[in-house]
Amino acid sequence: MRSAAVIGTGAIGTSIALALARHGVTVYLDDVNRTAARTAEAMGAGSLAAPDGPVDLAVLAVPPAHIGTVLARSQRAGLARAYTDVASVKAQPHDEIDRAGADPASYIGGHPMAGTERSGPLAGRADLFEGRPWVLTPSPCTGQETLNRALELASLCGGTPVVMDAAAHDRAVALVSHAPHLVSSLLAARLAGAGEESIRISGQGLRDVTRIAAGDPGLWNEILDANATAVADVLDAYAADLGRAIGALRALGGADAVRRRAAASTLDGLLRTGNEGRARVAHKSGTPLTDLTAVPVLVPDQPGALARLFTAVGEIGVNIEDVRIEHSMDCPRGLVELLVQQRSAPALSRLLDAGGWAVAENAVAEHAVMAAVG
Ligand SMILES: NC(=O)C1=CN([C@@H]2O[C@H](COP(=O)(O)OP(=O)(O)OC[C@H]3O[C@@H](n4cnc5c(N)ncnc54)[C@H](O)[C@@H]3O)[C@@H](O)[C@H]2O)C=CC1
Ligand SMILES: O=C(O)C(=O)Cc1ccc(O)cc1
Repeated sequence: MRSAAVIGTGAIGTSIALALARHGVTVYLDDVNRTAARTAEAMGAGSLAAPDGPVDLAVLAVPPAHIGTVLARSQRAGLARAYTDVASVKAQPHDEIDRAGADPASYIGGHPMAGTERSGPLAGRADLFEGRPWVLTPSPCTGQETLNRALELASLCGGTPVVMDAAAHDRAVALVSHAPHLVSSLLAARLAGAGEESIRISGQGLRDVTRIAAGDPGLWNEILDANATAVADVLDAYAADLGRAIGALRALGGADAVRRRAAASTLDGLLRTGNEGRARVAHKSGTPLTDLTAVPVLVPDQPGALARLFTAVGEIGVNIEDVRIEHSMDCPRGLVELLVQQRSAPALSRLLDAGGWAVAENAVAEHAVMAAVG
């Protein structure tokens, strides 16, 4: 791919443009909001000039309800040889494209499964899609050249293409993205009017489950509107589980020993099924959580401490698959959990310990046992 246009230079459009520009693709930027477009340009994502002929691919990174009209307009102007979008829902844009009279052969639906709770170009990052699934939803009319361009886009951005039917995509994202987003918002909404004495003692777990509740309500209203029935189906299943959990908790709060035993077993079942579901969520694409081990290290709250830890791990030759940091502002130390491949953990905790790092209690001994039993 030599040239691309990115329409909509928000968080996702700017991330795509930055990734393409890094691979030497000439990127043309456009946005109804000139400040957003200028900011993306200043970040090195591309140029605001108009291309002097059709580009190889145009990426429509605008809100879902705008895809049909922006596509029809861009095709009329002869902007590109192929078009894709990034919207979080896929059936509605496919329908709107039909209604807007756009050419379906040069369009393929797309949805990179990575994002952030932040909007706007400044949330853009060239590596946002690295190792993440990138769903493509060709219609029966999509041409081979269009599919090839979208596959190339996903690969240039470091994503892993997954081809799906648009309706199947929408059911899947209702389960793994849209219903979880709404539940995160509901959890966070309980905190809006809570007393300061409760909020003060909240910890990392609550921050984890409410992070995505910070997302842009304007965008999420559109997403939920476009995928309402599939999201409601998932919420029905949550509601059934919630009903069972509430019934069990009421029984546990009562005095009837038989009902209490049944309730404890119901609750245990819900918690264990939760463990099972959590274990199925790949932590980093292709790496099931069960293949990773956390090496907990206590890090002083000092300038450069994290950089020194990461450098030390790099020098040991271990790849950090992910990292979690637990730290409260008034504490002189933070707990950094380095998620690494299980086979690397014993050597890593031993060598960090030897290097003077406070590898949290038990980790060195535990990993030594793991190494001994293979
Ligand atoms: N936020 C996220 O984490 C993810 C979002 N998406 C999808 O990416 C798309 C963009 O989302 P974000 O980048 O987060 O939003 P954003 O709000 O950061 O950026 C959207 C940009 O589109 C521009 N825009 C709106 N209508 C336009 C039009 N008619 N022509 C040109 N520009 C227009 C806006 O001015 C804004 O700069 C949405 O379709 C969303 O569903 C996909 C994956 C993740
Ligand atoms: O913030 C996160 O972790 C996300 O998963 C964001 C996200 C939001 C919308 C999408 O369509 C895809 C991904």
